[in-house]
Amino acid sequence: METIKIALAKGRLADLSIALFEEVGIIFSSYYEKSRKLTFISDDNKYELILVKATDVGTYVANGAVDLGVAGKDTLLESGVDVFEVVDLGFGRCRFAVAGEPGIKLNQFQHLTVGTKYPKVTNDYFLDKGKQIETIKLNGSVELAPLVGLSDVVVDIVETGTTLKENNLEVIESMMEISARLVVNKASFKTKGRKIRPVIDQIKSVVDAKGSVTHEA
Ligand SMILES: Nc1ncnc2c1ncn2[C@@H]1O[C@H](COP(=O)(O)OP(=O)(O)OP(=O)(O)O)[C@@H](O)[C@H]1O
Ligand SMILES: O=P(O)(O)OC[C@H]1O[C@H](OP(=O)(O)OP(=O)(O)O)[C@H](O)[C@@H]1O
Repeated sequence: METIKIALAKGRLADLSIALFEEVGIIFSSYYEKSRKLTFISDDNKYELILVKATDVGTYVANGAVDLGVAGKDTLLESGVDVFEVVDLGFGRCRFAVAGEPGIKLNQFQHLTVGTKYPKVTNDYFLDKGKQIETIKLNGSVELAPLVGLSDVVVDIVETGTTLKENNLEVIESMMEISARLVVNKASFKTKGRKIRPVIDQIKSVVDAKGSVTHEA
């Protein structure tokens, strides 16, 4: 039997994604064993799940290693992968923002340096505004960069604002809203459409019932 393959992000989106699939009857009981395993088969043997790093979900889907994936819009934008984004899942909500020391203005810097885990998103944003910048790629604890003089500002995810506040930084500009998205491999959408479309439709219904936005493929 041909299975449907799904990639989920390890980390903060994993439990929420598993719960969503459960709501449409796709259950991975072995996920709860909380082992170091990265592959799981659904209880009905129809679905295979792999757990990958959040930033890699789009790559697995785009390359056809899996049919479906759940990833944050932030990582999808940054990796620029060619996939169908079919449902805004409404969880993992946060926003991209430019942040820096209180009171600073972006136009006070002739040559703005930006510390970020998201250099592509950052470059695209400032290119669009016609502002020349230099990005400094970091892999975490981004808020440190302006504090130690590594960069003038940062571009990062803000959810509650606690991390910025506790490091004496503030939002200078909000850039865009982010949430988790259901994505589909383009070829699978055609070749396995008979099996995949009902899953997408069921997930859309569950999300719509909770009052979130959906996008057509
Ligand atoms: N407060 C938040 N901070 C970071 N990501 C958030 C937050 N709220 C929601 N998200 C979403 O959760 C996704 C996964 O975040 P998570 O921290 O698990 O992975 P990650 O950023 O790749 O972490 P790591 O680099 O530690 O593996 C992000 O891509 C983003 O879409
Ligand atoms: O507005 P808040 O609710 O404080 O959330 C935002 C923080 O969460 C993320 O960090 P994460 O926990 O992923 O750690 P990281 O430093 O490894 O990116 C993000 O990079 C911010 O630092």
